[in-house]
Amino acid sequence: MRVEDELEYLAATRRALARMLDTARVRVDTGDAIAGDGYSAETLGRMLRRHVKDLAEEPSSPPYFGRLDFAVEEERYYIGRRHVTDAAGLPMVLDWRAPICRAFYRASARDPMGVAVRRRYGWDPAGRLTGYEDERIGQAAGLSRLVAEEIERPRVGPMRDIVATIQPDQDLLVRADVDESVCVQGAPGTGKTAVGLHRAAYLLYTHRQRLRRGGVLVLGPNREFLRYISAVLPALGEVNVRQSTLDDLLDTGADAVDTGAAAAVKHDARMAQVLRRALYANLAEPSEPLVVPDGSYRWRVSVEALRRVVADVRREALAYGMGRERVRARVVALLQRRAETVDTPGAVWVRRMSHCRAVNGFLDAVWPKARPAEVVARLLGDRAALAAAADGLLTEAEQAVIAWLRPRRARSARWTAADAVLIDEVAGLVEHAPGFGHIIVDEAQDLSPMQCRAVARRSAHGSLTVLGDLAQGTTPWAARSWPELLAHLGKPATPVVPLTTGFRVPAAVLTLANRLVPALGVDVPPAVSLRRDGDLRIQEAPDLAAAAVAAVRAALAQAGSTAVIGTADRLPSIAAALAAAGIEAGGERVTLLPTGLAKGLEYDHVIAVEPAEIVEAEPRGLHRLYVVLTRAVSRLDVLHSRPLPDQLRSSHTFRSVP
Ligand SMILES: Nc1ncnc2c1ncn2[C@@H]1O[C@H](COP(=O)(O)OP(=O)(O)OP(=O)(O)O)[C@@H](O)[C@H]1O
Repeated sequence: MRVEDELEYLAATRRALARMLDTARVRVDTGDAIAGDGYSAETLGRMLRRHVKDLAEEPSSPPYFGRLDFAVEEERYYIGRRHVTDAAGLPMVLDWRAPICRAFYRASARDPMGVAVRRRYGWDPAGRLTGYEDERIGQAAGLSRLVAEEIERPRVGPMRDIVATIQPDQDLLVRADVDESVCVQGAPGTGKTAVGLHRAAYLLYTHRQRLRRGGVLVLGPNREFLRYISAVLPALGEVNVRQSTLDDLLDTGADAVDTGAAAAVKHDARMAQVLRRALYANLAEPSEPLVVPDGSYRWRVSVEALRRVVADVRREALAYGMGRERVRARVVALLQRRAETVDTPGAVWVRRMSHCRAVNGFLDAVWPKARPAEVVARLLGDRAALAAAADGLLTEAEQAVIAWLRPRRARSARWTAADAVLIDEVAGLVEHAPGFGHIIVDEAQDLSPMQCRAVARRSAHGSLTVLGDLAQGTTPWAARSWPELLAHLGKPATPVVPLTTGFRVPAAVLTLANRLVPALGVDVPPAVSLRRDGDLRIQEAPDLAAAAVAAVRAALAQAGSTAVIGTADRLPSIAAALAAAGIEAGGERVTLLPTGLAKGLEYDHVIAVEPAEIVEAEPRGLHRLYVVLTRAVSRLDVLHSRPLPDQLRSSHTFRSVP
């Protein structure tokens, strides 16, 4: 196929797209007429309008990025973000998620999958075709130039999709079966987040019906991060994915903050047992017979029989709320047996008895309704209740750090984020809530055992994609090994798959960051960077603010985004110096980023300020420094006035710029 033929095919595809858009618009206009009732008209209308919007978005965006030529039958397929069909309904471009497109990502010399040639297209920002590149499967090939360009392109703005350049080991994860849970241990910049988001899009395409009910959830570490990734799924045509932090998902509007010691206890796995005990401490042994008036009769159930019912139901280990209803049903059945001695009680009688005052009163006494927040308020606010529930599980000192100074009702309590997790645990004991069909958990290494349980409850009948890096664990409870965390997530048999090819961080920067890994106390395979470009400067500077201003100035001379990353205490002085120098921070070009928010983000140029201070600022400071140093796509400046942490220094000397 010649270049002219390619241009012709492109023009034909654009015409087909325009026609699809017209047809969709007509459907929107006539949707009301063809739908049977108001409800379906509205649903149909919404669906069609969405379709129109999808098609109309970025009319100049490339309609495809690749082509597969199979060896036999001259089969040939163009591959893009969405299907495009011609007027006869024949495919012109296949959605990258279609089964046949798997070969585009995986065909190799070892397993050509029937493919003769893989073609990749280059486009300019205006959507004009700039060229293409052919790879003959079976002939030795290095990294494609188009792929290399895509990986090394300067970053500005939110995260973008990687459909055109997904790598074989990534594709295996993206297309793993919907019933399969997977855990990805990936060094910084190996594409974990990208893989997770593309997996969401793939699963929704392949199992749309099944996932429509439960839905797909993406959990990220903070809102900043969610904003950063928020455009990827819509760009892939998927808008019905919930993207949230775990705190927002539990949504209790926390307005208080725990001490470190209290948070550590509350997030510990032992709390699950403490809470279970606290909830079931609500139950009381029946102490008197139940007597129920029924017209001129009075039916009686003995204490022994009542005790048996309660004990039996407890053994059945139902959700607490269901247990209450089961006790009710069993007691009414006993009453019914008494009543049958004189009559044949029917369904109406059963309903009446089930909710009569005597039966309700009995249930309230022995198996009262439980409100999760009240259960937790009582546990934390009542030392005796806490001591009973925590006996043999928490030490007295541990009990003391989580106990409130005085009792409070749930409504007037000031809750913390950790309390929200506890309340959610109780809610899960009271009632099994419906979960999601699939959950993607990013930065999973940072989840506490109790947070993992909150995720597990929501994926009891679904599967998980667990993404993380043990070396980037910065919370006090961050996991040091995957199996333990996966057990808390309720999926202990999940395989752990490593990703080690780094797409973000240049080799020189990664070499520096990798020096920290032996000191991080975790066993992870180090990343190997795909990027030979990039620049690292380590600079000793007595006046850090002035040095930061100079570094930002230099960064602004190049394309892409810049972040100055330092501790929250350090940033104000730098902000002031930048303002005094007339440099605006906070826009797309320059961000001042506290170390705590750096996770998962990336910038072309990172200016990391005072590593020693970053390490000292928190217990997992070295892990935090590792996160900070691995945010750079092209260039990293490390500014320090104090000596660098020992672990960063090595026998190799760096060229320092005075
Ligand atoms: N196959 C690929 N082709 C092109 N770019 C890629 C590919 N895989 C990953 N990238 C890019 O590499 C960068 C890092 O990816 P991502 O943020 O998913 O990594 P990560 O493993 O989640 O990193 P971290 O652990 O540091 O958060 C992103 O800009 C992403 O778009």
